[in-house]
Amino acid sequence: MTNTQIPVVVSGATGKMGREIIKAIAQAPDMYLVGAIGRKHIGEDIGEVIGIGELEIPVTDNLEVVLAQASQESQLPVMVDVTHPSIIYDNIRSAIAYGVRPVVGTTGLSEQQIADLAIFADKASTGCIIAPNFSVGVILMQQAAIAAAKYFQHVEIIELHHNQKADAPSGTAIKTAQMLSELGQSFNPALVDEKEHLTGARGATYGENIRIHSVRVPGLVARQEVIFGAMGETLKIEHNASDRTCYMAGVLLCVRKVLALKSLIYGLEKLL
Ligand SMILES: NC(=O)C1=CN([C@@H]2O[C@H](COP(=O)(O)OP(=O)(O)OC[C@H]3O[C@@H](n4cnc5c(N)ncnc54)[C@H](OP(=O)(O)O)[C@@H]3O)[C@@H](O)[C@H]2O)C=CC1
Ligand SMILES: O=C(O)C1=N[C@H](C(=O)O)C[C@H](O)C1
Repeated sequence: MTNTQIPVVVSGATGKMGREIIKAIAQAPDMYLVGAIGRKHIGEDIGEVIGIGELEIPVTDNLEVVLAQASQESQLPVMVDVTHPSIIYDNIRSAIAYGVRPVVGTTGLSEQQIADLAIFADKASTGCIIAPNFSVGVILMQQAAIAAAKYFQHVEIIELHHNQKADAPSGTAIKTAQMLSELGQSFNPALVDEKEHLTGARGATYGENIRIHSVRVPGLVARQEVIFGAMGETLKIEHNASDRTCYMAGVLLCVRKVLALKSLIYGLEKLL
């Protein structure tokens, strides 16, 4: 540890994303791990748990104690959270209250919760990044979809994930639909009087009629397809995450960028 390194707490340390993030932090010369929050392997060294050798950081389930220690240790601590929709709102509030800057990968926050957290971060003048997707490839997919939307009136989103995912639709699909919605154009005009014979067959609807379909099967990490249609043609823009290492460059970028922020940012695209 040196004075210029960023101290990072990882919440959800023993989960699929948390493990990758700890490996990435251990290899980043400008950051070091100060806390590992999890529910399993309590008291065990997180480095040993994830198979990279001792890091001298025991897993604990007490987020508040770790946040307090991190804020005493340095003026610029960061918390990376990859946990669960049921606890993420409170985790972010706790981090900000302790002056620890949250970098949030956890999905499932409502638009209202994000708006409330933005006010909270503003009042505390504390940076916070909520990134439903840390992959640069996903941001490029979203930007390509925005470009295509200018020429297509019909669009549907299909997101496919592993079947251990807690939330549906994915945070990425919601963000993509939101970006398309913000263009102010209306999509998918009804051409027939449609009837769903099985509820949900036509997916969920976001904003002005943007459809989102969620698929959950083992064997997948994450995939999203944005399908546009017009007379006589379709255009499919697809991103495929085959390994969670694809998120790590984005995570490290957010850890570095959050230090200079004084408010909440929603979406990695705002930092690229
Ligand atoms: N922004 C992005 O680019 C990405 C975001 N994600 C998001 O990150 C989050 C985590 O994903 P993933 O790593 O796959 O999930 P995992 O289930 O593998 O890991 C979640 C971690 O959070 C812990 N946890 C879950 N529920 C609770 C709870 N109620 N209280 C305390 N701890 C809890 C788990 O503990 P335990 O092991 O004991 O259950 C585990 O350590 C999800 O919201 C997912 O959508 C995922 C990939 C990329
Ligand atoms: O749970 C996951 O795995 C993922 N969650 C994020 C989401 O909900 O968009 C990001 C990525 O799709 C992987």
